[in-house]
Amino acid sequence: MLLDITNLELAFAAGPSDPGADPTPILRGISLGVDRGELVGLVGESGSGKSTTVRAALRLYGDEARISGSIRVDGVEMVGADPATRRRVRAESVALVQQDPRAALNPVRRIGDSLAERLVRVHGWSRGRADERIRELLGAVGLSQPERRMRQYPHELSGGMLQRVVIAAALSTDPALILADEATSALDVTTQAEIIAIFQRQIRERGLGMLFITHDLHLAAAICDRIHVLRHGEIVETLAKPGLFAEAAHPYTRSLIEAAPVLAPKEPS
Ligand SMILES: Nc1ncnc2c1ncn2[C@@H]1O[C@H](COP(=O)(O)OP(=O)(O)OP(=O)(O)O)[C@@H](O)[C@H]1O
Repeated sequence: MLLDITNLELAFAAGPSDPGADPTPILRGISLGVDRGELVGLVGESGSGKSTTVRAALRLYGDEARISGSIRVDGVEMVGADPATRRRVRAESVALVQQDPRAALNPVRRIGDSLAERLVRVHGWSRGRADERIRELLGAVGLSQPERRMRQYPHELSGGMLQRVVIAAALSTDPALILADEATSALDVTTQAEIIAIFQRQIRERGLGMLFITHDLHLAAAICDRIHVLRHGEIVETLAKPGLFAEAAHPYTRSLIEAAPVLAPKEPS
């Protein structure tokens, strides 16, 4: 199992303005798994705890988060792991793709320099080898003229192009697991479909596993093997293929299904 979360509980400690207050529980008893070659959805409304689950999986929180349960990433337990182990898992086994690619890229560095740096620093590759890999990946994620893109700065590219750059960066270290947190939510429908096709190809060809986090249940239903529905920090329902929606029983899931706009057939005039 690439990602194996069991009975994860997370609470945030009270802030300095109210040090005596109890920690605020955010995640309650979350259990979910992602295997090789699987695309698993985590769906819920804003504030349901989707991003907190991902950040907890990577142990990106400090002492403000009280965490219990188990989070195994590619077989390594992250709850209670020392900082060196966490860093190693984050560098080698898993990649995070978020909604805003501009936040993930240094605005004053050329794209080629930003992407090569990680390969050189973390993996000790020569710059030449890193450049070659990046050129190949930028092409694989559908960017024309990869050589030119490597010389450009982030502000010279559109949001959709930058998201492709971020995905190329995520793939560059050959992670086993990708955590995609609203990774296609800011994109137009055509670019979204192209990015999802890239994800699906990588999952198929490289045997990656992906946790696909979205507020869009219909999108998740179209592409995921299994969907966990998160509400107020709890998984209220898990839907599996085939017949995802037919199985949905929880009223919250049904409300998400019904909330999406459906194109009504035109009345004959
Ligand atoms: N560092 C933090 N300290 C305290 N509370 C936090 C912190 N981070 C998140 N929360 C709270 O945790 C809850 C879940 O937030 P989270 O960002 O995980 O939701 P989400 O489902 O990803 O929503 P969105 O799609 O809007 O990001 C929210 O009530 C949020 O206010």
